[in-house]
Amino acid sequence: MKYISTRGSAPALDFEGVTLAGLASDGGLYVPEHWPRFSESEIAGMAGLSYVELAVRVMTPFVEGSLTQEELRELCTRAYGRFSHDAVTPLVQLDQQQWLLELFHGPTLAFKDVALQLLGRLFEHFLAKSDDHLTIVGATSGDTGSAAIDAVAGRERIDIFMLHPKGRVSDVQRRQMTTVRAPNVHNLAIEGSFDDAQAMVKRMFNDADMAASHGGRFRISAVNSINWARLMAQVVYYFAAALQLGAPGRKVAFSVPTGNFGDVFAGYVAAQMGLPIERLIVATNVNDILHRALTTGDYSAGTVTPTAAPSMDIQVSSNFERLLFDLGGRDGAAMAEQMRGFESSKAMQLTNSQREGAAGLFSSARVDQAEMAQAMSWAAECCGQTLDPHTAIGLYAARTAGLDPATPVVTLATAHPAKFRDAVERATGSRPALPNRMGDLFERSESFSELPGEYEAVAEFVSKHATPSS
Ligand SMILES: Cc1ncc(COP(=O)(O)O)c(C=O)c1O
Ligand SMILES: N[C@@H](CCOP(=O)(O)O)C(=O)O
Repeated sequence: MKYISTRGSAPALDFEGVTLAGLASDGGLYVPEHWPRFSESEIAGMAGLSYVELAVRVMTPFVEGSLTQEELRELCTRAYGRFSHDAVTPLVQLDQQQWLLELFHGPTLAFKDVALQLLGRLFEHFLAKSDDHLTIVGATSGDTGSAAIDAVAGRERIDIFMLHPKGRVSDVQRRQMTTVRAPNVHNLAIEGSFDDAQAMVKRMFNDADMAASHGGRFRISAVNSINWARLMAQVVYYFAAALQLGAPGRKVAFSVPTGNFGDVFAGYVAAQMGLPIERLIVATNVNDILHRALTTGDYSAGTVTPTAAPSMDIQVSSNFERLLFDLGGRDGAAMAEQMRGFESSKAMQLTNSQREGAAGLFSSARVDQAEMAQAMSWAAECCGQTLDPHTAIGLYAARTAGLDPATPVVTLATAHPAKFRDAVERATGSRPALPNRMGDLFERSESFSELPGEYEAVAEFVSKHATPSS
């Protein structure tokens, strides 16, 4: 499989190349040059497979030429062996129509583990072949950071620099990052929002001075969902859930708490691969750029408002570019032009083909604090389920989407409620406990560096601490 950039001028790469590159050299995001498609009978044949076997089936077309099926199986077995539930991503019924897909049984209690446990092993596998060294620079609103650090801490060929917006992640999220003591882990608390941190990370990918500072021996990669491998691994659980609910003979809808548009884009990929998806509901908090874009075509970023669902406090959604590229006829030059406009003015209008294409599969909802709390209360009363704030936003959108009652609606439960225990306690009055294995999280000592929200300060820090590549 070859991958092309959404902005049309970076070289096409194979799976190994895009995994190690992270972001394309023209500033675009890599997508497969075509969507592999399964027939109905191939999808029916996936029913009943273990999570690892399903992952191998779904991901094989994407890794062809870079990994054998055996290598992929071995990596998946090790990655998903670290999950605390045998089903890896169990499905829980709430009522006749509503379901939760629990994605938080990995080591750091968020859906990010599903992809990052695999990505850490992919990096190691590919780097061992060339005996090379990688510098990972990432931005997090809390969950990517902890999952990525867990996935790469202590790995010899990798340094990780993780930027989080100072004071804007939950205390559990921060401690999951800052209490990890490994020489290759560097936590940076940055003044500003997640969007500011994400913009700095993207800038570093094409910073010639940075490469020069290491005599050209600076190999940077990404753990954010700009890295294609992240999304590829997330496609699998859409198949897992839909198969359990009757696919391919029955259509299923998904409601996805959304920020950077990575998780829901993985649902779009599943649909392109032949999975019968009735609808993908993009559920946002009050940082609603995606809801506005999908309902009015206006993709314009305002300032980020801190909310009880901090991981979704995002206004510039990286992966939306992948969707717009695909819906706009895969015209790299036009996409580059559209994104240049957005980068200079922080606003753009979707074209008619982008709007109409999106409307065929996506709908959206903006969910405020009171509505989120309402969904938490409903889940507690109806089914004894404690939801985290992000999942509650997804569930509220699912229950108000007005879908045919015969269509099952699966809300992606993206985090364990204990990661956001203050917000959950404020909304419901009860405080979820951390799993036993994390019981001492608040006794561990923290280590992080505080930096101003200035690119130069971050670049200087990374430059000083990164190990050169070979
Ligand atoms: C708990 C949680 N829910 C939802 C999201 C939004 O997912 P995405 O950024 O893939 O849209 C995030 C962050 O990415 C998250 O950490
Ligand atoms: N919510 C995310 C933000 C980064 O998103 P990513 O999926 O692109 O890594 C987080 O928790 O850090």
